[in-house]
Amino acid sequence: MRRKLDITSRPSASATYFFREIHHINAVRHPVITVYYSYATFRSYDKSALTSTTTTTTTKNKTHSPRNNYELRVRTDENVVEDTTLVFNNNIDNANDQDEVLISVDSISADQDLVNEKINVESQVDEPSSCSGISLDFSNMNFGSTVRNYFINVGLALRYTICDTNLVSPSTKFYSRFRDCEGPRYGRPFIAAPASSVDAKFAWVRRDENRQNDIMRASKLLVGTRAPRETTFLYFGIFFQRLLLSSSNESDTALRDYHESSSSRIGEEELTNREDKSFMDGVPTANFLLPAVFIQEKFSRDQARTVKMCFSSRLNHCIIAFPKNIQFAKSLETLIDATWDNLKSLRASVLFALLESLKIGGCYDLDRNDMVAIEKCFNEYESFQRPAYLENNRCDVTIADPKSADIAKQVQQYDALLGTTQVDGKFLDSAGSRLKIVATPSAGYDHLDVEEIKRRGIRAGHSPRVLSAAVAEVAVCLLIMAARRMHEGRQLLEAGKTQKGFQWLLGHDLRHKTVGIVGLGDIGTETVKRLKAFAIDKFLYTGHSRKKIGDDLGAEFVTLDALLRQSDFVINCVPLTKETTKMFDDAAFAKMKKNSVFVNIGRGLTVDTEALVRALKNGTIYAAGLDVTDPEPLPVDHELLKLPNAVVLPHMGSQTVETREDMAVTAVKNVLNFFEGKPLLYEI
Ligand SMILES: O=C(O)C(=O)CO
Repeated sequence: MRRKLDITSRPSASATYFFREIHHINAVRHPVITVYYSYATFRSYDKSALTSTTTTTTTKNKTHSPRNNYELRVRTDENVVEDTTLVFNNNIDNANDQDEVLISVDSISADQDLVNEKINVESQVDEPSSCSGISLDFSNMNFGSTVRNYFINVGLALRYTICDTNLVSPSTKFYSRFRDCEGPRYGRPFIAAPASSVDAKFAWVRRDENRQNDIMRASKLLVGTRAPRETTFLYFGIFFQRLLLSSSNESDTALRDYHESSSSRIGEEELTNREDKSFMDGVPTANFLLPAVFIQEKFSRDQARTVKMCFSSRLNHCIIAFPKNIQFAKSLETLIDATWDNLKSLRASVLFALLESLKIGGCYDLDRNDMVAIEKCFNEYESFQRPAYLENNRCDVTIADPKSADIAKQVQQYDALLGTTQVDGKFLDSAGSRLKIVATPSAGYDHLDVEEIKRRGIRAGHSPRVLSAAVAEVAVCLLIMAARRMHEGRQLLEAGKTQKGFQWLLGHDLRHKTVGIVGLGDIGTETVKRLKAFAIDKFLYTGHSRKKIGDDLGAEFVTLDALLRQSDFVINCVPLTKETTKMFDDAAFAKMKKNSVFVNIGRGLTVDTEALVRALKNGTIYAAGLDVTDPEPLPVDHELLKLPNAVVLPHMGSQTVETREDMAVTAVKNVLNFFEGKPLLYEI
């Protein structure tokens, strides 16, 4: 195969790098660039130079049907309307017998910042290090320009996405260089490539010797060709999920699960012989370079949903080189028409991550209509279906009617019980001896008689952490509502009793107050993080012992007594145990400040409800915000519901689409891990 990249007048380094990637694609596969639209963000660019640029690729394509005039679009950041189009003339008919790629670039003067760079374009381009596969080393390049990085990224994205036989294990140097690149978006890139190869491989980059503290990891997931594209994409999502979950309990061999459940195999050796066993440790939750997937085939809603689930909630920054307005070549149009619904939902899955990234800025290219469409797509999603997930993993699943009196009897025929059913000795007696694992999709497990379950040799798993953010949001919400008398305001509004007075219905600020967290677990921690935005003066916490996270948050460890006496806001996050049952009683409320607000997002039974009602009625405390109560739910005529200074919710802390999906998935994984002889994600 002859390859030639011809850079004519005034070579531009950025463009060269970009085309170099394109060049690989052409060299290794075929002009698949044709269906990929990419956008470059130019801060300053000479439009006339761009317009006069002609780029020509000529290849011989033996396996694809001819396509013509495919475009690579480049547009300005400032002026979206003025898109400039570079046309790739993919003149297949005129190609030689040999595969030949000729790319010529007249000039792109956009990257003025690179003009002074002395880069030997010819030698770098003419001897691409990775055309034959295996290793790509950018170590000779001087990184530092956003424009150039962009080109490289897009080139890489293209290549990773499309070159499904090109096994590239990017060098460590490359990634550490990446770290040095300008702009927040290049902080710590992960690259995951949904691609396939004959031998499935899982490549990663080891820690750079010289940068011990910087964990630069790049990972590429290559899935066997026997796996259909949809599986590939599913893996991709799961892979990301694994990265993002980053919990120490997560087994880094977990990917194998998914491989084994399909027709493709991942090399056992590659996974088990990995030197970097702590692969999941220290995975930052930011900055991903996510090459977009070129979607050709049908994807099921389940898979789309899984990917969406994987991406949702955890990404706070993600770059996607994504094809906008995918205009597939004629030969693909029918396929798209036939699968548009699925395609749409899959795109939404990917783009969701992008939407996330938009919140803090990033490299994106969507117009408002796209985003509205995507959001709509998401709203249409049903929530995650646990049975489907389990079934995909070869389990027989029966959904019991939660109201049915004899769930225990039904359980007799099952190995696993997944749900929030009350499980005690009596239940287990009628459940019989087949049951081996109980997995609750909740963080709290006071509905499980753990001692009894364990005594019978049954395993138990729960689903903490994934709900902490959602519950913390509710904690903050309740605190604000109670401190600002919002429930009372609403009651008065409904009764037509609002007044105009300057002093009417005054509440209390959050700023400059002392917040006391009772139980600084994951939810307490997330609550503190969120409250920091409200200019709180001091955070106190109490529990069994002082915690490092408390120190990290700048919170002070104190006794419960001191916390109750000093805090303006007391937030109860403790689980229900013998020790915590009714810990908030008359005596506790008596210690609290008169102006204090009590928030409970832990468990209702940790509070003596009658004592709380007394405290609220007598003005012993100012107000309460309760997500959990005893009893639960409260009867409609309960006194708490009548108090103007009590904001009461029906235990909604973790009730969001995303969080409930995550909780369900965690429980499912506990079950699957058990069946496969692996440690549970969260064992009780
Ligand atoms: O998971 C739990 O324990 C909950 O209370 C959910 O809100």
